[in-house]
Amino acid sequence: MTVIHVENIVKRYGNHIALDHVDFAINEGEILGLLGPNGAGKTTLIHALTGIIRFDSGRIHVFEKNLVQHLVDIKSQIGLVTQEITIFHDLTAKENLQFFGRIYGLRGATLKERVEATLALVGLAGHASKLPSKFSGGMQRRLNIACALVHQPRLLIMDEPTVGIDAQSRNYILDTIRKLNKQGTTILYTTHYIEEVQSLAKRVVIMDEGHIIADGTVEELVSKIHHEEKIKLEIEDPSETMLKKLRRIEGIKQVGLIGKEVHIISQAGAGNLDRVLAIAREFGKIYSVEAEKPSLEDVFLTLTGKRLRDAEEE
Ligand SMILES: Nc1ncnc2c1ncn2[C@@H]1O[C@H](COP(=O)(O)OP(=O)(O)OP(=O)(O)O)[C@@H](O)[C@H]1O
Repeated sequence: MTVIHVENIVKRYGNHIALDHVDFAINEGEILGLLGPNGAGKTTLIHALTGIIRFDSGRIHVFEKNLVQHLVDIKSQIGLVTQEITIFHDLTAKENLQFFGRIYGLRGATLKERVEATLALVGLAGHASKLPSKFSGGMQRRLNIACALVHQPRLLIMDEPTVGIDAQSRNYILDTIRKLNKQGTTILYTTHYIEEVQSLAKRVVIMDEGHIIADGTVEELVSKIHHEEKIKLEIEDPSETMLKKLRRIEGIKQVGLIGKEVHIISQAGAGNLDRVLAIAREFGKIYSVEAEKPSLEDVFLTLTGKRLRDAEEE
């Protein structure tokens, strides 16, 4: 099932075009990472998808229903985690969840059960009766996420949910996302942190200046821009026989020897590291291995000419 289907969306602010004929889709059960520098249009896209703003032209279907015609029904099945923390500071953690649960029509025993389960999911069960002002930034973020989850949405949309938090809370949030996804929740995740996308999402969409400029798995995107991987081995006995054997591996372009270091250039995506190591092992001990793969950061830089982290610090 296609959970989100965006066709040819345009959104203008005066003369500025924030979404310029955007097309994309998310299938049920996916975690899709949406990357882009500041001003790329990510938040505008999320706001269009959740009915917060109107778009000028194009079509959006969510759960295979037209968004504009079925907005109320669709919104009841979406959880939205905004960039800003939108919790009530004068309500306890539990009261915050009860409030959001009631908005989604939960009552009585079901509400109680959902509040408890959601607090446990984000690791705040022991803090249910505390005010968020007593929480660290990371705990407030986790409560913010819990508020979007209390009604068990089929689709969770997260707009940079880990900005400015400690590593422990960040890992907790990433683990929670994986857990939810395993239970069947479809997730659209925007972030400036490339390593988060690399560890969470199978598919990545890169936006820049209102356009989608790349869409694919991390491996697909990386293979589009780089055609080579470098492998460096330090081994006990780099004999000529071994070098010859390495040269015969399919996709190996170059094998050179500098002292005891074997320098290998392989076609990207050929998956040659295992084969190289197996051959090297036949010839004695391996002291060190370095494999230099192009990263998603390289893809981003090549396509947008910008670094994500620099963009974040602007
Ligand atoms: N309400 C608005 N009025 C005018 N221009 C806007 C408005 N909202 C967004 N924009 C402009 O639209 C463009 C896209 O903004 P958007 O917030 O969607 O980017 P983003 O990719 O989410 O960036 P960030 O990573 O900083 O959140 C920007 O140039 C922004 O200045």
